[in-house]
Amino acid sequence: MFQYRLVERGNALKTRLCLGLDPRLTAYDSVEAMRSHTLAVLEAVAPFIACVKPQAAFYEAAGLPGLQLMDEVMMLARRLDVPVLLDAKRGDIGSTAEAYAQAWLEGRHAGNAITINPYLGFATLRPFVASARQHGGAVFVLVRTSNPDSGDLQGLMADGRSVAEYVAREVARLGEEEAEALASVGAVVGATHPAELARFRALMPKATLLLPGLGAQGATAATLAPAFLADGTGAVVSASRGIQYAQGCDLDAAVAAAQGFRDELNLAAGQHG
Ligand SMILES: O=c1ccn([C@@H]2O[C@H](COP(=O)(O)O)[C@@H](O)[C@H]2O)c(=O)[nH]1
Repeated sequence: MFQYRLVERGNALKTRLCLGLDPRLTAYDSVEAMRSHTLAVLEAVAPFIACVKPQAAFYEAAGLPGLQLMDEVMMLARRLDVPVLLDAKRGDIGSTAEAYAQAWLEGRHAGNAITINPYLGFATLRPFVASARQHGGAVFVLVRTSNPDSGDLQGLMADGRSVAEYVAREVARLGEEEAEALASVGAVVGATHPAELARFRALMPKATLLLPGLGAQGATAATLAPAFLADGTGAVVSASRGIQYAQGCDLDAAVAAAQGFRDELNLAAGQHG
C-alpha cells in the first residue's frame, strides 16, 4: 500500500521529503536537455526522498516528448523503488473519474498515488478511492491548497465550518472505512498555512498529508511540526523548483538542497538522525 511504502522508505532513509519534478522547457536549450537533467535529478536525489511528485502539467506542456518523459520518470522511480505521487489534480463526473482512475491508478500505474479534486462532489471521489484500495495505491484530496488565493472557495464558511474543513471531514470519513491505521485516502494541505496544520492533522487522523510549498513558495520546514503524527510519520513535504532548479540546473546544488530540506524536515518531525 502506497501510504505504508512512504512510511517504510521514510523511516529507512530518515526522510519526509517529497521531490517535486516539474521540468520547465524554458530552463533548457532542448527537450533532450530537459529529459536528461530531469532523470539525473531523480537519480541523484533519490537517497534523500520518501517519494517523487511529477506535476503532470509540465510534461503535458512539452507535448509527446513530455509525456514520454513523464513515463520515463515513473519507470525510473519504480526501478529506484521511489513511490510515485502524480500531481494531476483529476476530478470529473463519476464515469469519467472511473477512466482517470483506471489510467493513473491501475495497470502499469498500480501502487502509485494521485492528487484529486473534490469540486465535483464527494461521490466523484469514489472511483479513485476504489482503484487505489484495490491496486495498492493512494489518493490525495485537495483540502487546503498552498496558493495565496486558496481561501476564495476553500475558506468559505457554512454552518461554522470552512469548505476545506468539510472536505477534510470527508477524507476522514473515507479513511474510517479502512481497517488500517493509515488510510489510502490522504490530503493536500499547503505548507504555506502553518497555523492551520494542527487543525487539519486533528480532523484527518488517518490521512497522510502532502504539504506542497516548501522553498519557492516561501514555506519553511521549521513551521511544519504540527503536520506530523507523534511518531514523526504521516506527512511528506514537497519542494519542486527549490530542488530541481536550486542553482539553475546544477545537479550538485539540487542534491545539496534536497539534503538540506531533508535535515530540516527531520528536525521538524522529531526525527533526529
Ligand atoms: O496546494 C498545492 C498543490 C499542488 N502544488 C504543486 O506543487 C508544486 C509546487 O512547486 P514549487 O516549485 O515547489 O513551488 C507544483 O507542481 C504545484 O502545482 C502546489 O504548489 N500547491
